[in-house]
Amino acid sequence: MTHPGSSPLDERGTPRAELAQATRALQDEVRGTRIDGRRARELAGIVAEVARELRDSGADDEVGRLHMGPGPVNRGQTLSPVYNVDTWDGRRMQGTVTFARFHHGSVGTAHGGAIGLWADDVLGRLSRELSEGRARTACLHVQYRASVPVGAPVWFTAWADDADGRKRELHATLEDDGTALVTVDGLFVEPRIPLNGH
Ligand SMILES: CCCCCCCCCCCC(=O)SCCNC(=O)CCNC(=O)[C@H](O)C(C)(C)COP(=O)(O)OP(=O)(O)OC[C@H]1O[C@@H](n2cnc3c(N)ncnc32)[C@H](O)[C@@H]1OP(=O)(O)O
Repeated sequence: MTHPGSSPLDERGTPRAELAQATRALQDEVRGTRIDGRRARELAGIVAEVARELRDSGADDEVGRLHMGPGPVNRGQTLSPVYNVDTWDGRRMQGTVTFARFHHGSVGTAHGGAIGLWADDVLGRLSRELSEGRARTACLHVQYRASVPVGAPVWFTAWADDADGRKRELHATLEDDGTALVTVDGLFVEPRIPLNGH
């Protein structure tokens, strides 16, 4: 059994992962802070200074893809909920995802769009583990069956049907104590005309 954690696509444990984690913590606290206006303005200046240093360190392609060769892909983005893959048997991926305060929708539950974002991300990763070809999301059907908590890990399973030419149907569930919270059915398609760098 291989573990995607050992994939060269994973930036876990790198200084860039630490930077992404610190940024996620910042996003969560900005969401919830009761800080007074004067200090908020001072902190905005400090954060702007950090952003300037990162921008001046250069080397992206102006859409945020820093590493499109071997190495981490997309992982420096801090929008997606963090998920950990615990098992991967070449067909089925299982692990946990935690929706953060940043992903809060209403009344203590995760935002439906954040759940869709996570679903696209985990199915995209599954697709990438299954095939060298760069498939893209053609269709994502998310069914919200029960509220997803914020701040607590939730169990997920993602799996694939057999490929049908360039098409592959992928599925995922989120569950808590054996109760299905969300079910997802996605269609990923390898483009007829491969996109440069994708
Ligand atoms: C550790 C780090 C990991 C890193 C992990 C990081 C993961 C990030 C993952 C993010 C993934 C994304 O968000 S990707 C970004 C969001 N998606 C996109 O931007 C895709 C935009 N759409 C497209 O580019 C295109 O429409 C494609 C590629 C989906 C399809 O175009 P095409 O290649 O021209 O396909 P085409 O010949 O028309 O159709 C091929 C077959 O697919 C079917 N088909 C095509 N589209 C659809 C559709 N929407 N719904 C149903 N069926 C469809 C057709 O009927 C046909 O079936 P038949 O007649 O053969 O039976």
